[in-house]
Formats: sequence, C-alpha cells, structure tokens
Amino acid sequence: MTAPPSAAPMLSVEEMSVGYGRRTVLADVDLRVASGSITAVLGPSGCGKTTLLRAVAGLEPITAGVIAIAGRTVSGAGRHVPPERRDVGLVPQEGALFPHLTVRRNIGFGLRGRAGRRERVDELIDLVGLHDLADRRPGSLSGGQRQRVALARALAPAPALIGLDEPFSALDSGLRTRLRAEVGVLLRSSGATVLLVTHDPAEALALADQVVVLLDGRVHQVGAPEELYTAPADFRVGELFGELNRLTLDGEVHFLRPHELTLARTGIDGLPGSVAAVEFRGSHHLVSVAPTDGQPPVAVAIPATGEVPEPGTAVVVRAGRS
Ligand SMILES: Nc1ncnc2c1ncn2[C@@H]1O[C@H](COP(=O)(O)OP(=O)(O)OP(=O)(O)O)[C@@H](O)[C@H]1O
Repeated sequence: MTAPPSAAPMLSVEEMSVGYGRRTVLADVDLRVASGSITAVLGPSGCGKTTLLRAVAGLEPITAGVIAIAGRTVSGAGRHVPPERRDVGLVPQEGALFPHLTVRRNIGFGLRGRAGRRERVDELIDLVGLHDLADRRPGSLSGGQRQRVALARALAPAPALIGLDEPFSALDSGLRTRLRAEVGVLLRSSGATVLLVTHDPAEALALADQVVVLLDGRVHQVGAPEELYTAPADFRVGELFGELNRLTLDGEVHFLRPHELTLARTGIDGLPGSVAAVEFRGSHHLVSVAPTDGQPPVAVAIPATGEVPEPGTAVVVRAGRS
C-alpha cells in the first residue's frame, strides 16, 4: 500500500543531476518513494536508470541536488555517505552472487557478526522458498532461483530501501512473468520500500504503486500505473505502454490505443481509409488502415472471433471499443 502523501518519504531525490565526465546523464530528477511502497523507474535502454540506482546507493557522485534516505541527506549539500552506510540493499542486474558460497551463506553475507543471524537466514530461505537448495552453490541453480537468492540476500538486513536493477531481464518470458508475480508477493509481505528500474512496461505496471517515466535522463511523468496507461502526458510516454495511434478525427488530435478504435463499413461518420495489412496477435487481429486523407496508418484491434477484412477493403475507423 502507498503511504499517505503527508508521510515522510523513505527516499527523496530533489533536483538531482549526475554526469560522466562532462556529459550530463541525469538532469533535475525529482522522486519520492513512500515507506513500504514500490516505485518503478521505467525507460528505454540508456536513459539513465542504472545511473539513478547507483547514485541512490552511493556508487556514483551527484553533480547537483540532494538525495535523502529515511530523512537523512546521503548525497548533496556537501555530503557523500559511503554505500555501506546508506542502508540500501542493491540487487544488481544478473544478481551478482558469490559463486563460492552456498545459498545459505550468500543470504547471510550482510548479517556477519549480527545476533540472530541463523534465524534470520532461515526466515529468508522460507520466504523465497529455497529450502531444498540452501546448501547448493549459485552455479548449480537456475536463473530464477539465483534471482530469488539475490533478493533474499538484499532483504536479509532489512534495509531502509531495496534497489532492483532489471531483476528479470536475464530470464525467458514465461519464467519472467511467473517470478515477477512471486517477487511482487514477496516484496509486499516483507514490507520493503523498493526502487525498481526496468525497461519493461508490463513489469512496471504489474509491480509498482508509482511509476516514474525516465526519458533521456529526465523525468517525463510520475503517476499510478493506471494513470500512466490511460492518461500519458505525451505521445512518447503513451507509446512506452504499447501500441498507440496519434490520429486526427473531426479536426482534433487524439491518442488512442488499437482497442479503443473500431472498424465500420463505409458510408458512416469516421475516418475513411483502406485496409493495408492484418496481423494475427492471438487474442485479436491488428488491422492497419491507411486513411484516405494521407494521415499515417492507424492500428485497430478487432476481436479474434470477429470478421477479418481483406487488405484493400474500404473501411471507416471510429472511436469506441468493439
Ligand atoms: N561509467 C560510465 N562512464 C561513462 N558513461 C557511462 C557510464 N555508465 C553509463 N554511461 C552512459 O550513461 C548513459 C546512461 O546509462 P545507464 O546505464 O544509466 O542507462 P540505463 O537506462 O540503465 O540503460 P540499460 O537499460 O541499457 O542498462 C548511457 O548513455 C551510458 O552509455
């Protein structure tokens, strides 16, 4: 659950910039993550997601702005608290487990010297369901199992913030979807505060309370998943979440998804055109229509069970669901 807006955020980033050499990679980034909530930073490859996570974890210096964790300034205003004193559990891409240590010792790594270490490790092994594999080494685990160990290792010391860098990107799509659901439940039940970076919109929509869209090193939009999907701030943001048409109907520009449009026979109101191509997409057919007025092609989804028009057929595109 997202904490009420009045609650002090666990992570706060204000007007932060980061550069490599003379090149600015992140500019004026603002971000707040409420305690116990999950924020996804979504953007295409190279937009600066990993850099953002590394700056929060203290692995990159910032060139402007402030980062605060649990109300304490950790970067900026003349301070740079080292990574090991930030209370951030980072799960890098590919997990980065210690290959020579067993699952149990990997999970307990951050708890060395602490009382109750054994019980805490057992608790985490239970949480991620790796009982039978506790004495194995990472080399003999599957990709999904390794990710669960990496997550358990980050959760073990109960850090103020967990940072996940593309946690599922190395997995095939079936496993990715399954593990995503499992990890979502795990994170919720652990009560962790999470900053997840991903280029996969499905991951951001499925897991996050709040999505931050990062494009070219700048925050373009922040909102709940439903809000970003249904009311993107601009075409680039909308496009990240799936096919989107930009079309002019009755003199007005609309951003509409293929399933928000229908096809009708000619002779009624709408945008006239002819069918250019049809693709079968499993749950539906995607019909590409070339408008007669010269606008770019418009994609319209029609149910898989519906009548499929042949290429060349004259049609009218109308707003509304079929
Ligand atoms: N150590 C570095 N030195 C110089 N430039 C870097 C360094 N690390 C990253 N960059 C550049 O900074 C930009 C942002 O990189 P970053 O890894 O943060 O992006 P990303 O969104 O995480 O991409 P990906 O999804 O591909 O990992 C890229 O243009 C990258 O080439």
